[in-house]
Amino acid sequence: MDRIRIVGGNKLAGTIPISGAKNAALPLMIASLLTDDTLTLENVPHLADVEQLIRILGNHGVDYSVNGRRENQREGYSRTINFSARNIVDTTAPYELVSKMRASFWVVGPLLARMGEAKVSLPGGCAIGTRPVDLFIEGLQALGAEIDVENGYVITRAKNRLKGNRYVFPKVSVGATHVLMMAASLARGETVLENAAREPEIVNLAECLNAMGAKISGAGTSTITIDGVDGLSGARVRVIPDRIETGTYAMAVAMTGGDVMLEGAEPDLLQSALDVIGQTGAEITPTNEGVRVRRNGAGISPVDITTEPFPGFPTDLQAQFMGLMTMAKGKSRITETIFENRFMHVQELARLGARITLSGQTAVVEGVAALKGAPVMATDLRASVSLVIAGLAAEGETTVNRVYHLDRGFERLEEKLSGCGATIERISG
Ligand SMILES: CC(=O)N[C@H]1[C@@H](OP(=O)(O)OP(=O)(O)OC[C@H]2O[C@@H](n3ccc(=O)[nH]c3=O)[C@H](O)[C@@H]2O)O[C@H](CO)[C@@H](O)[C@@H]1O
Ligand SMILES: C=C(OP(=O)(O)O)C(=O)O
Repeated sequence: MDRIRIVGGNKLAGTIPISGAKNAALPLMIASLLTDDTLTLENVPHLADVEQLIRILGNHGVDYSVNGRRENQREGYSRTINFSARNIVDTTAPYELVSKMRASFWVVGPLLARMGEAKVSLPGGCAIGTRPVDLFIEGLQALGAEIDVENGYVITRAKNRLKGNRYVFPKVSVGATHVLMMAASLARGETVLENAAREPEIVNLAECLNAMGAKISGAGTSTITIDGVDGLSGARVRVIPDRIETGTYAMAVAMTGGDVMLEGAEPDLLQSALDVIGQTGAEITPTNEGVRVRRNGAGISPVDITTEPFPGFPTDLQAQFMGLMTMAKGKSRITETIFENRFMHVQELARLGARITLSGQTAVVEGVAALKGAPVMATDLRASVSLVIAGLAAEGETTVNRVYHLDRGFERLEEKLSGCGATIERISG
C-alpha cells in the first residue's frame, strides 16, 4: 500500500494550481443522468472518487470521453469530460459500487425522475458519522415517490411523473438538496425547497441544471424554487475551483511559513475560513490570479472555531485547522457541529506531539513549540491531509499511511507541495 513520506521543516514558496472541486464535480456528473444529450464538464479533477463515479454511472449506461477520447491514465490535472446517458440500461446502483462513496447514493434523484424508478444501495459505512438518508427519503416522498427500504436498498418508484411540492428540510443537507433539485427539475409543477443548503457546490449544480434547460432560482439562498420542465438537454459547464483544497494549502502555508500563490482560487467560496486563517497571523491577499498566502516571522495565534453549514466555517477544513492550531502560541477550541464522529485525527496528531483533549463535540488544542515526525495514518480524507500539513511543519520524518484516502480528494498532492519546496514523496508498495 502506498505511503507519503515527508521531511518537515521547509517553508513553502511558489505557486499551487487549484483543481476543480471534487464536491462540485460529483453532483454535476450525476446530473448527466437527467438527459439523453451530452453534458460536457470542464475542469473535472482527476481523483479516485471521480473515477469511481465514472464506473457507477457506466453501470447505468452512461458513456464518457475525455477531451474527445477515452483515457485510463491515473495521473493528470483537471480535464474536460463528456458524459452521455443516451440509454439508461440499469436503474439499480449495487452495494459493491455505492458502498465505496457516499455521493454515489445521489443517483437516486435523477434515475427516479427520468425513469420512474431507482433501486440504490444505502451508502457505505463512513468514518465521520452515521450519515443517515432520512431527508432524501422524506423529500422524495414529498414529490410523490413511493419508497421502501429493504435488504439494504432504498427502492423508489413514481407511478406517474414526480409532482412539485413544498419541502422544508428539518436539517441542512448538501446531498439531499442536490438530489431534490435534480429530481424536481423534471417534476410536474413547482417545487419550493426551504432551509436548503447554500454551499457553492449547490449553486454550481443549479447553474448546470439551468444550462440544461431547468428553471431554478434562489440557489445559494435557503429557499430554492424549481419550476419543473418536460425534458433537459445537453450543456457545457465548468466545475468551480475546490474551496477545500484552497483552504488546505492556505493552512499549510500558515503553518510552515512562506509565500504561496493559490492559482485559480476564488476567495468568495471560503471567506469565513480565509478570515480565520488571517486571524492566525497569515496574510491573505486576493489577486487576479487567485489568493496569495504569506506568513513570515511571528508565530501562529490561536483562534476558536465552530463548524457550520455554508457560509460558516466548513467541516471539511476542521481537521486541517486543528493541525494548524497544534503549533499555535496558546489554547484554541474547535467545535464540530456537522458530523458526530469527525475527530479521528486527534489521536494521530498526538503521535506527532500535539496536545489535544476532547470534550464531547469540542477539542481543546494546547499549542506546542514543535511537532516531531512519526508514522501516522488516518481514517478519512480530510483527517489524512491534516496529518500531511502537520508533517510539513514537524521536525524530522513523518510517513502517512493509507494514501488512498488522500487520492479521493487531492489531485497531485505531492507534486503541488514539492513544487513549493516541501520534501514530500509517495512511496509505492
Ligand atoms: C460529496 C460531498 O459533497 N460531500 C460533502 C457533503 O456531504 P453530505 O451531503 O453527505 O452532507 P450533509 O450536508 O447531507 O450532512 C449534514 C448533516 O446532515 C445529516 N443528514 C444528512 C442527510 C440525511 O438524510 N439525514 C441527515 O441526518 C448528516 O448526517 C450530517 O450530520 O456535505 C458535507 C457537509 O458540508 C461535507 O462534509 C461533505 O464533504
Ligand atoms: C466527507 C467528504 O466526502 P464524502 O461526503 O464523499 O464522504 C469530504 O469531501 O470531506
